[in-house]
Amino acid sequence: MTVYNIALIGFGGVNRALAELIATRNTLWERELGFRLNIVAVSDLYLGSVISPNGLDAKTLIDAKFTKGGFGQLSGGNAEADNETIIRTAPADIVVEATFTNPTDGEPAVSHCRWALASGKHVVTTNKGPVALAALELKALAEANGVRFEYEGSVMSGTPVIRMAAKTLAGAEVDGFEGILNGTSNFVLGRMESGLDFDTAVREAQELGYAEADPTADVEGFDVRLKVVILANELLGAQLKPDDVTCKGISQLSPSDIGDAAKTNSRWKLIGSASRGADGRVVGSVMPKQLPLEHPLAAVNGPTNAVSFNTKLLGSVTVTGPGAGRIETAYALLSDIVAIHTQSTSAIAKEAA
Ligand SMILES: NC(=O)c1ccc[n+]([C@@H]2O[C@H](COP(=O)([O-])OP(=O)(O)OC[C@H]3O[C@@H](n4cnc5c(N)ncnc54)[C@H](O)[C@@H]3O)[C@@H](O)[C@H]2O)c1
Ligand SMILES: N[C@@H](CCO)C(=O)O
Repeated sequence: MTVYNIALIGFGGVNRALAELIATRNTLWERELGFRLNIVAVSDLYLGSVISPNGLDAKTLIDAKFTKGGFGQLSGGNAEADNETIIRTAPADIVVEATFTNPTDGEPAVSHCRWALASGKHVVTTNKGPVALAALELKALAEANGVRFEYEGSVMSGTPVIRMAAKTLAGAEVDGFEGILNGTSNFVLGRMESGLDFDTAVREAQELGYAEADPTADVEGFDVRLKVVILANELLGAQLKPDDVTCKGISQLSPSDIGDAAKTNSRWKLIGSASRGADGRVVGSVMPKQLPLEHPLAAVNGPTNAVSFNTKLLGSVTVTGPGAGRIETAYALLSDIVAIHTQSTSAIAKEAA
């Protein structure tokens, strides 16, 4: 049976949810997936950092009510988040990066990923910054060090989109996509349709763990812009940067805009899209659109997301599922680890044959 030692960088909603899953499901995973996860280090800006080569008890970690610098009281602990030491020296096979997304330059998460990959550790991340802004470099670094850089949760949380489209739509000639790619803004639009004001709806999304640390990224479209860049670069072979994608969010939509749409049997949705033109150039955009109720994306509600891939051979293929949420996003990290495990066990089987 395989045990993967993991180091958690960031201990907020998503990595805490992963610890919860480890506390409740390790035995099931051992039986069904062929591995267990063992947390050997955690580092968080607020709580500090801790290394425990034999492993930290996941349940104790989530149940303890740590205050600022609280990891400093643990054996092997430090009241500061010493990320570089943790990432480079903890005896981890996999570094799980789930700190804040920085939409401008992706830092410090890009450095976290570099340190891990350069030290021969796999990286799994839900952080959109490193994927949208440095994927090519990080994939090359992973390759050079014989490890993997996986990021399924960077688009549509745990709903399989990136790996699904890359693998199961290979050869279908994907030439564009459009979708609802932000759970918070979709949730807020729905709550406003029910009569709630914008600020209260955003607060609800924060409480439910959907929103970014700064929810401006959600409601101004910056989060969707990163996801458009990720999908366009991954699936359309583009080399877009966030500034290449035009971007408008939902903050300017008034309650009367929402009400007027309802009167004309339509609904506002924040749509992220990209397509390859006749000249081969890929163009992306993020903008609120008023969709007729019969449009497939009009019925996608709450934190649910959906993306329709336009393919030459199949027409439109749509994937719908959770777009945000702590457990849902922690599942994406698990799915990345499953992908790493599957590749490593098939490599071992090939060598043995
Ligand atoms: N919550 C979701 O639904 C969701 C879905 C998909 C992707 N994501 C992404 O996953 C990441 C984590 O999301 P979350 O909901 O857990 O966020 P969160 O704000 O709840 O937690 C982030 C944690 O990272 C810590 N942190 C920030 N900067 C750090 C640093 N430099 N070093 C160490 N720790 C640091 C913070 O103290 C905080 O505890 C974000 O990048 C987010 O965009 C979240
Ligand atoms: N804040 C993001 C999290 C998922 O990336 C959202 O609401 O979709």
